[in-house]
Amino acid sequence: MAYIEIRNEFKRYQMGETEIIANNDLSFDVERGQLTVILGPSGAGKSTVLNILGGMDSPTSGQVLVDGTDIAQFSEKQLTAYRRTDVGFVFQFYNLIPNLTTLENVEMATALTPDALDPAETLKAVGLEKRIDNFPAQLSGGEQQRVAIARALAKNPKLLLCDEPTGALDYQTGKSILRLLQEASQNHNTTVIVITHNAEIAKMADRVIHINDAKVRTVEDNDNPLPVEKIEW
Ligand SMILES: Nc1ncnc2c1ncn2[C@@H]1O[C@H](COP(=O)(O)OP(=O)(O)OP(=O)(O)O)[C@@H](O)[C@H]1O
Repeated sequence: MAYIEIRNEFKRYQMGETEIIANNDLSFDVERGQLTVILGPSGAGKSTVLNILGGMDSPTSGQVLVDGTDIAQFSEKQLTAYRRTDVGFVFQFYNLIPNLTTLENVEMATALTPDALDPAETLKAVGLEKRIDNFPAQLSGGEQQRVAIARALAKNPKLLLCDEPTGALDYQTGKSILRLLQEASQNHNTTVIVITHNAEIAKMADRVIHINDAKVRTVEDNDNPLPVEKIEW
């Protein structure tokens, strides 16, 4: 059984008279410890399925099995516990708390998590040991994204979900962020899912799920995912 099994997942929104189908009968698997890229154009339904996987939203119907448990059936309380202990998020615009230092941003995430890693050690691992007392506004975009990754990784999550993590970054900085994500899966066996509309990024993935117009179009496995350094875009 795969670590994640999504089966016939629908997400519909009613906007007055109009029904918007953001996810239309999605089914796919994600393997434990792998890096999976979900690729598709704007509006395809990628963020919708990622938010559902992260317990931030629930599907209209269908199954979302994570480690054998259907999180689509979770109560609000169960979803809160799931988000807290099992999931780390990385967003395009970092979402750091501006009036907390780098270290405090990470500590805030780990305070409620049972198996958390040491916040200062995790910041060191992403190359930020010299910036732990800085506030987000004192850091570059790439550094802020490193803090966001440290914040997610320090929770020691089973699942690391990344929504366009390089979308606001320049090319080289984006690559260094992708390297951290590839390391999380290859060296720490974290299950990593990255959403992007950049097809080149898919070359670093173990599995690529193409979503277009609310449907899964193809699922491809890469036998030889490229190291981030070999990818160009
Ligand atoms: N809360 C909502 N209410 C109504 N429609 C929504 C809502 N959230 C998303 N949608 C619609 O669902 C569709 C899929 O949106 P989604 O954000 O999942 O796409 P996406 O592939 O992540 O796009 P992008 O790359 O631009 O973020 C879009 O048509 C969007 O307008």
